[in-house]
Amino acid sequence: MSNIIPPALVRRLGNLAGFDTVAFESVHEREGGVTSIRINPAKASKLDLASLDRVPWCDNGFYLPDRPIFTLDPLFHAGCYYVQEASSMFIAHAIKTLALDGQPVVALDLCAAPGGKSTLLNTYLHPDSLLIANEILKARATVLADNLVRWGQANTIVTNNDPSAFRHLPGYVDIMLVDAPCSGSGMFRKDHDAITEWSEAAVLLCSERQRRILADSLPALKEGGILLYSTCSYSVEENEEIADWLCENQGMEPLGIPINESWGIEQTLSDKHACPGYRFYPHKLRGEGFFLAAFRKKGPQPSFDRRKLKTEKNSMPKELESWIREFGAFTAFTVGSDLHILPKSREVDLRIVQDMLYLRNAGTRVGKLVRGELIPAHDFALSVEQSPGIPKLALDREQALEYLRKGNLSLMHDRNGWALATYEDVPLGWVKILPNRINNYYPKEWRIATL
Ligand SMILES: C[S@@+](CC[C@H](N)C(=O)[O-])C[C@H]1O[C@@H](n2cnc3c(N)ncnc32)[C@H](O)[C@@H]1O
Repeated sequence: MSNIIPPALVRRLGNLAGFDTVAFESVHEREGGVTSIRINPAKASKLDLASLDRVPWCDNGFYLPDRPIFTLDPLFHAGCYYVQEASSMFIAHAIKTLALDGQPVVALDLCAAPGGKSTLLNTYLHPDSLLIANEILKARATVLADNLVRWGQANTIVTNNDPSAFRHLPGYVDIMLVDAPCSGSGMFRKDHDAITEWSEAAVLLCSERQRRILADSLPALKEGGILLYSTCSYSVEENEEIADWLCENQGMEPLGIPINESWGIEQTLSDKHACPGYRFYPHKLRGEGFFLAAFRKKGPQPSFDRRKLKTEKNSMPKELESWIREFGAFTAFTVGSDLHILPKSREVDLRIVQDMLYLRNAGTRVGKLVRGELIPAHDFALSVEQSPGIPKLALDREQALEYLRKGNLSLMHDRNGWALATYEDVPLGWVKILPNRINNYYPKEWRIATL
């Protein structure tokens, strides 16, 4: 494995205003990178953040002094934070400064797995929004769904579709994030394989694919809707040239994002349409290579009439009342024998999306009703919508790790029935307390195997 930056890339970047070739090469010669996490504000945890440096462009982002073994932290499994590369957290700043959080929206994260930016959107958009997180690859869609389950919000639908499927939803989406598959040069410091795989031909192939993905899916963005386009590539062909192509061919107009000069982010302007682009270089800030540009769709974009769609009478089974915090705010529906909940205000959206797309998950899976009693699902253990009255079984760190290994728990307890196994007050999963033992319901496919 090599950590020598391809000379063809350095030559191209050397022509960009303000680019420092020596500093760029030398940061790649040093081993290691930066580790950062983004806190889930919906899960109150006792993480000690006071001594950590903050990511300047994201109020929930923090740098860690070194990279811990996250598998050994129960709060990681509980979805209290997401390990995310710091530059990508700039999307939080874009949402705030473009005022995309002012009202409920339908947001589509088109290339979403493993879910870093979806969990960010979930935190930063208006809480009554709907997030559709899509991933084209089936195996990656599963990881995406799991990460969103950990994040705990019910206003999310995970789909597993090719971008062209979104053509069937013309003018439906208010905000679209396309974090496109790219040549990956921005990850060279962390991923030396990406250096070996890089070539000028690969950059051109990625650039063509990025145009195809955008052209296929953009009909879903409504007139006046916002596109956030990002890559982890340094190549102009995948960044500023795509921005120009979006203005020329897709009816988009560029948007500027105010930045603080001290952050070290490089603002570029594309050649033809002077589209502002935001470049992150690891020699200029604490983060990996990243590019973001924002656009508004000028239109015209015809859209289907959602008023024609009526909601079905979807009542919530009364058996869920003692389990769900704001019982009246949700609608319930079944997937196979499982009950799911979704915010009531998003019932019509569920119908729209169900008709057109392949759904990998929708809302929060709460569990099965068996003879009038709920057998709770693991997903619901990680939900932020649980009623505070659900019994808890508090575990210390060793017990929590044993629980996450799906081991046996031998603890004193004074009640029988379902309870949430918690660590530092944060739920990890379900246990069923019986008179003579405690059954561990942590899903076997989630258990931590090697410690
Ligand atoms: C840069 S990654 C997304 C990372 C993700 N947004 C995050 O922050 O965690 C790009 C994603 O695009 C997907 N992808 C690959 N080819 C694609 C295509 N032709 N159309 C749509 N998505 C594609 C990949 O499977 C990958 O999950």
